[in-house]
This record gives sequence, structure tokens and C-alpha cells, in this order.
Amino acid sequence: MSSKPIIQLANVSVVFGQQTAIDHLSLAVYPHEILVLVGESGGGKTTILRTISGLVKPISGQISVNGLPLNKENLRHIRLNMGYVLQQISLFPNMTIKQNLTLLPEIKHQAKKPTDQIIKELMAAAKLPLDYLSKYPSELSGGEQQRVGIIRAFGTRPALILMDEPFSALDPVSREQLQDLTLAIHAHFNNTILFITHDMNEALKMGQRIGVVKDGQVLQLSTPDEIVRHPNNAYVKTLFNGSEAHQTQNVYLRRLVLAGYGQSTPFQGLEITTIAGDQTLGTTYQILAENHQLAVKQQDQVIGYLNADSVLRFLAARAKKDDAKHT
Ligand SMILES: Nc1ncnc2c1ncn2[C@@H]1O[C@H](COP(=O)(O)OP(=O)(O)OP(=O)(O)O)[C@@H](O)[C@H]1O
Repeated sequence: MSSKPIIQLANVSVVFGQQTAIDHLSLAVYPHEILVLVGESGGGKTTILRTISGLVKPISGQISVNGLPLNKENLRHIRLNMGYVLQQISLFPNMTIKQNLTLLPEIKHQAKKPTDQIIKELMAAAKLPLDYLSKYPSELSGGEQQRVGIIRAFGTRPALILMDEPFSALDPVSREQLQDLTLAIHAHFNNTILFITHDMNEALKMGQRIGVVKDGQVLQLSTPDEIVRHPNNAYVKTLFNGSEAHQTQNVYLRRLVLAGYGQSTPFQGLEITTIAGDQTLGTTYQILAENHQLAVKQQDQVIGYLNADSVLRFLAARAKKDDAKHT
């Protein structure tokens, strides 16, 4: 990656009593990416986040955020420029939704007009009507409150958002909706997101890069495609074997678009079928064979168009990579 990392950990170790929670970890998170740290319980994922936010002090190593060393002098400034989403999303019950959303921007003395505009855009992304702004949290459903909790973290337009297992307590449908909401907001605002989960499928859906964490170390840090097809050790392989994405037919369509296999305008002479970006390749062969092209949507926006040729080029590139690996 060419740009400077927004988070850089160099040789960081964290110890609790006799327990090494992070073991000589080096890690870089780059601007605008969604980096997912995934791994089983106790591997050290949360400790990595807590260390980056200054809640846990490493016994050795260096951390910088936005080019600033993470130390006592910079800590407040660094924290104010981070957004957090935790598993327990709790809104202030005695404040309206608007007050909940504007609290942080006000603490940061951000101008009112642009903040109001951002809040409008976030409410639209979360599919929440604007008249909800004057309601209290108890007047919203649980799912709506969750959505407010997510967009609240983006209200100050922080360059960096830390998300610690934000959806793991939810039912599968709500989880999927909030994953989509997060992806849509990321596409709109282009923040950097460091996202933690123990769910491999969530990691594959959310991550542009995935780091597999075990025993306080990152065993492999690669694109989802690379991790699934070319795990660099037995642990990573086992972890992702059960995931749904290790077969070509389970590749998400939005991945093809984001990797540049489609185009931004429709192909001439082909009928258009609109399809969600989290549909997989396997569902598309029939549609493409019928002389259609796919308009791939993320939330309400078409992010690109794929035709049969785009899909073939993707499959050919995959096959070539596999060949290279086996010779
Ligand atoms: N405050 C603490 N005091 C003592 N030990 C701790 C503390 N926080 C974490 N640990 C230990 O450090 C190790 C890493 O824990 P951590 O919570 O970072 O893992 P995790 O991968 O986030 O797990 P989970 O998914 O269960 O939250 C574990 O062995 C844990 O018991």
C-alpha cells in the first residue's frame, strides 16, 4: 500500500500478570480501508483495540495514530478523532435521537450546519425518517436504536472508527442489515474502519483485508480471497474451511465490482438485471447466460455493471493465480 498508515503498531506487546495478550505485534491500517481482525475467543482482538485507544498500556513497542505517537500528550486528541461502536450500543435515554447524535460533534465544537447535514445523510443511510430526530430512544424499536447507535459513531466524521464485535449479539437478519448499513456508510464517507469479529463469514463480508489473530499475533493478513484460497498455515485453513466463501461460486458480486472487473456505466445491448452486491457469483450464471448484464447494488446505489465477460475474466485470473501457486 502506498499511503501512510493511519494506525501503526510496531513490535507491541501487552501482558496481564503472567498472560501475554499481545505478542510482539506489528500491524498497519491504511486510510479508507476496512480491516477486520478475526479469531477465536481469547486471541487478543479486543486487547489490540483497547491498546490502540489508549485504554491498555503496552509493555513494549510503539503505536502511532494519524502520524502521532500514542502517548499521554496526544491521547485526548487521538481519542476525539476516533469513533467507537461496541457490542452494547446504549443511547442516552433522556436525550432525543438528535441530541444523542449531536452530543459528540458538540463536544468537538464542530460547526452546527455541516453536522446537521451529516446527520441527515446518516439518517437516510440508516433508513430512519427525519421526524425520529425529535423522538426519545424508548420510542424506537430495538433495531432502530441499534442503527442510531451505529450512525452516532460516524457523526463527527472521524477518520477512524473502531468496531468491537458490534453485531455479535444480534439475530442473523438484524446483523445482516447493520453490516449492510456499515458498508454503505463506509462507501459514502470513506472512513477507515478497524472491525473485530469472531465470525468468519462476517469477516469475509466486511473486510477489504483480514487479519487472523491467535495468541496475540496476526497469523495472516491478506485480502479475503487470498485468505480463503491460500491460507498460510493450518490454523487459518481450519478457521475458514467452514466458511461459506471458500468456493468460487460463493464470491460476493460487490467484490468483482470493487476489484475492477465490471464498468461504471451499462454495457450496450444487454438487458439489465439489478442485483444486490451481497449476492454471489453462483446465483448469476443463469442470468448472464440469458444475455443480461448485472447492475450491482449496494444499499440503494448501483456500484457497477458486470457482464459475462467480466465474470469470465475474474474466473480466468483466479485460475491463473491457482496455477502459479501449484507450479
Ligand atoms: N484486563 C485483563 N486482565 C487480565 N487478563 C486479560 C484482560 N483483558 C484480556 N485478558 C486476557 O488476554 C487474552 C486476550 O483477551 P482478549 O479479550 O483481547 O481476546 P479476544 O480475542 O478479544 O477474545 P473475545 O472474542 O472472547 O473477546 C485472554 O487470555 C484474556 O483472558
